[in-house]
Order: sequence, then structure tokens, then C-alpha cells
Amino acid sequence: MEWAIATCALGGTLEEKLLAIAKAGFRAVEIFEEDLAGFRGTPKELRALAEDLGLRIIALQPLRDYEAMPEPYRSRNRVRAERWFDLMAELGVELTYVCSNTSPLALDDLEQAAADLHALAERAAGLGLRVGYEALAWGRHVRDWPQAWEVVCRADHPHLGLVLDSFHCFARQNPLEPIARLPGERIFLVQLSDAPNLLMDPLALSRHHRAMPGQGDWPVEAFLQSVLATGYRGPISLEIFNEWFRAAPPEQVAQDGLRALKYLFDRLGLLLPPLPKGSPVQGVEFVEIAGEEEDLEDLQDLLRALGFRLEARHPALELSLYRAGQAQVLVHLAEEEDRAREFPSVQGVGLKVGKAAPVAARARELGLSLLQRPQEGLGYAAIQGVGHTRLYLVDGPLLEAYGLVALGEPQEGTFLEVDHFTNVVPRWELYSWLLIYKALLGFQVDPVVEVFDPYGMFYSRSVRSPDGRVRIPLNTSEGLGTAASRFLQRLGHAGIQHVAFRTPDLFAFARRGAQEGLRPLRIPASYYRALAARHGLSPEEVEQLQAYSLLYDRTLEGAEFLHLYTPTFRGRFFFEVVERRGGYEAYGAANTAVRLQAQAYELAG
Ligand SMILES: O=C(O)c1ccc(O)c(O)c1
Ligand SMILES: [Mg+2]
Repeated sequence: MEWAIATCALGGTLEEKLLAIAKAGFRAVEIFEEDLAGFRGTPKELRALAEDLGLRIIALQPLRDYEAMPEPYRSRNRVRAERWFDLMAELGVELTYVCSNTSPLALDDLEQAAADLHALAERAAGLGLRVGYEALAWGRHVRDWPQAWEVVCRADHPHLGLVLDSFHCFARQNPLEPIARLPGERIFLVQLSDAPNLLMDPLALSRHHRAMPGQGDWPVEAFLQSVLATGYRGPISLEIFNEWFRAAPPEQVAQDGLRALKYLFDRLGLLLPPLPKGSPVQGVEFVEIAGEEEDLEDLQDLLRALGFRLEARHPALELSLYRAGQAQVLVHLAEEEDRAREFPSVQGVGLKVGKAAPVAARARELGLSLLQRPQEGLGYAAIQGVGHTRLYLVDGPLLEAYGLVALGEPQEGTFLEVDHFTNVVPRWELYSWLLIYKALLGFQVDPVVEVFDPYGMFYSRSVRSPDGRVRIPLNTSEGLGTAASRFLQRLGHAGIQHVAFRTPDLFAFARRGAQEGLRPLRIPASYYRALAARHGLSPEEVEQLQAYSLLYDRTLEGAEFLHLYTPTFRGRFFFEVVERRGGYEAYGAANTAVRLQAQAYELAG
């Protein structure tokens, strides 16, 4: 089937958009009216440009506020249509569509709408063109596809067909099964987009929050299945309106679109050849941190205070492994001098997989970059993670992979596991990574979380492996002064801002940490007053938490979360230590605003 993308999905001039679309590998495009209107050449030149880029223009869209208008607008619309058809002819486009009328003047008259569209289709037929009709979820009278279909049926013209857009169907909660009963040859175009579950009116949701299939919460796969059941085999076009996508590099948005389609069609068994199967992710094997010479000693002190012990070392390189139970941290000297501003930082994470090669093969097919090993035989194969971070594919023992020599017997000590690590990303990259973690690693996505930062807002979605052993909150925020934005500015790109370790007993951990010199992020006394009011805790319980600067959350079902934070290391990244009780699944978002304010105080000194 032919895959297309609408130019409204991307940022840039129309030339930039088309270049990006072609470069990503698309062969077809829908031209949005405003993009054409702003194009600096003639429609003929646009046609030549698209041809040069190997792009077929599948539609010029949309023709607005056309049907069921009272006079004199009705007659005026017939003239508008003539000029519109002229443009189509010059562009060499054979399909256009009318989206349902949103004008306050539009008549609530399906019969008249049908008559107007019949006349339009008749005129189009004479020119060898076709016209579609799409129900916009915020149309004045026609909002659901069954109404649009009713109009198409009443108009009864072979050059008039239905345009189905998943957005409007989902926004209006139209059931999917009736779609499957439509005659496929009467559908002229199918548009796909997804969206997060946000309570919002359809117009605002549509104009700001559409996303690529798989980047939202809607069952786009089931929608497409219903469409295909009709026998429809025409173009499948990504029509996305999202202000963050328009602000992003267009090549990357176009790449995300192609990746989204590959993943979607692969899940339906329709991608040929199918994507390599990959291999399940079993856990986090290690976290990699790099710093300059002067960072390493302080980092070692911080790790020791958290209960880590030096476990192994490379005989020649500045490369050490620290361990606390299941949690392992690989620390090395920063190598890339050209990226000096990035250090110290969390450089990557080792994901334990059954086999690395199938994951790498799947990554390649999904258009992801594979990274070279620093030296032949050293370390693991890796995929480029957020920013310049690395996702190592760990399928063999760590000491051997890095040529590390163990320093005597492993010591019993603090037991920790990696609970989660965050990705702080620009807003559009959040969508991009959500899809990558799903499509590449089979992760699931948690609902949207929005919290206050003292200097803005903080928006988060978390992904997790199906068994919950790997969890990655993806965070982004608006406002230049927020903690997430400052992190991004400092690093110059996305990265890993914090790593959380899990302990079976946070009080025991904190007590021992205090003896080892651990100084947690200071939490103000008012938090503990507010906490008592939030949860009705006893003064003793609150006092205990406060004594160790612990934060606390509890669900209505009684699951509990206890956590503490370290100060931010060199103003870059920080650690968290958490305890989950009674199946607590989230990340203590109720305390995030408090943590962010505490970090703001920390920054102010
Ligand atoms: O938001 C709009 O105006 C708009 C235009 C054309 C479409 O196909 C659509 O789904 C929405
Ligand atoms: Mg549409």
C-alpha cells in the first residue's frame, strides 16, 4: 500500500518539508493548502520539485466550508471550486477533499450538502478529478463519519467518496466495527493519527496534540484493521497537527512517521519483509557514567556513600566497576574531548537482552543508529539512545566484555537494583522515544503525568518493559528555567538526568547511608506538615521520614512509595533511592514539585 504524509505535519518551508519527506523514504505526500499558498514558485514548479524528489502528490487539501451554504455563498463556492480545480490541474493532482463545514452560516441540511457535493463531483468528473468528503469532529453539523457517509450516499456520484481520518473517529468515539462494513471502493483516502488521552475539546486536541500512530493512546491498529476489512487498498496518509513537531527538525519527524508506519503494518503482519523479531529486555545490567579526572574522585565518594563498592578495574584504562547488590555502575574517564561540555554525565545504560544481534537488526530496520564500540572487543554493541547516550545490548558477562579484573572476593553489602532512569528530552523527542521504546523493545506506555515545576510545567510519560524490570520516565518541560530545560541547555541535547536505585528497606538504607556520609537532598519541614495532612500520618511516622529526608506517597489501595534524592552532582545529574511497598507502580509524582523546589533552593545555594 502507498504510504503518505501531509505537509502540515512538519515544520519548515514547503521545500524543506518535501526534502525531509523524500529523504525519510516516503514516495507520496498530501499538500496542505497553506503550504501551497506560501510556496515561492508556481504550482507547476512545485509539481516538478515533487517529481524530482520521487514524490507523488496524492491530494491537495482541504477545501473548506463548501457544502450546505446559503446564497450568495453557495454560488461563490462554485467559483472558488473552479480556481481550486485549476490549481489541481497545474499540480497534476487528481484527488482533493472537502472537510465538513465549520461555518456558523452552514445550513443543517444533509440534502443540500449532498446536492452541492454532487454538483462538485460532476464538475470534477469532467476534469478527470475526484473529490472526497471528510467529517471534522468540530464540524458545524457533520461531525461523525456516518453522517459524512450519509451525505456521500445521497449525493451518489462515482467521483465522490469518503475520507476517513482516525483522529475524528476517535475524538468522537465512533465505534470501529461499522467501518469494516463500508464498501472499500467508496473510500478515497485514509488518514492516520494518534493522540494522548487528554480531556480536551476535539479542536484543541487536534490542532496541538495529534501524534504519529503508536505515539498516543488510541487503538490506531484496530482502526486500520477495520479499514482494511473494507477492501480499501488506497493511500494511508499521516496527517498530524502538533506544534512541537512543527518546531522539530523535519527530517526526524518524517523518519518518525515512516517508523510509525513500519511498526503499525508489521504488527498487522503486513510489512514485507517483516521486522526482525528482536529479543526481550530482561533488566538493566549497568549504568555508565563518565567524567573528567577531577570528577571521578567525588563521584566515587558519592557512590560509596550510596553503598557501592569498587568491584573491578581495567588494568590499563581508567575504567572501574562499582557494585551494590544487583546495581552496577561503570565509571570511566571522559574520552571525547570535543564533547567536554557534556561531562560529567550518565553516558548510557546496559540493557540485558537474550541476544543482541536480533535487537540490532530490528533497530537497523527501524532506522536507528548503531554505534561503534570504542575499541574492537571492548564493551557491547549499542544503539544510540536519547541525545548522545547509548543503549548497550548486553548478552554476555560484563567483566569479560570490558576486560575488567575483579578486585578479590565480591563483598556483601548494600543491596540495590536499578529501579528506573529518566530521559529528559525536548517535547517532540518525547513522542519520538515513546515510539522507539515501544517499537524496538516492546515496552508499554503509562498515562500522561503533568506536575508543577517552580519555573514552569513538567510533562512526563513513562515506558516499561512488559515485566516491569526496566522503567524509563520520559520527561520534558516548557519554560527556560525549569530543571529539565536547564539540564538540556547545559548538555546541549537530551540525556539521562537521574538514575533511581531500589532498596528493599529505605529506612535501613538511609540509616546506613548517614553513617557512610550520605547527605540527601534537603527537604523542607513544611513538606512533612503537608504530608501529614495529605495522608493523615501520625507525628511519629512523619518524624521518622523527616529524620532522613525521605519523601512518601501512598495510593488509595494502600501501596506505598518511599524515596530520597542525592544532591545534584556538579549541577548535572542525581541519584534517587526508592522503596516500593505493596505493588506501588508509579514514581511518586505527588512529590515531584517538592523535589524540584528543593533542587531550585539547592541551585540558589
Ligand atoms: O484541522 C483542520 O482544519 C483539518 C483539516 C484537514 C483535515 O483532514 C483534518 O483532519 C483537519
Ligand atoms: Mg483529516
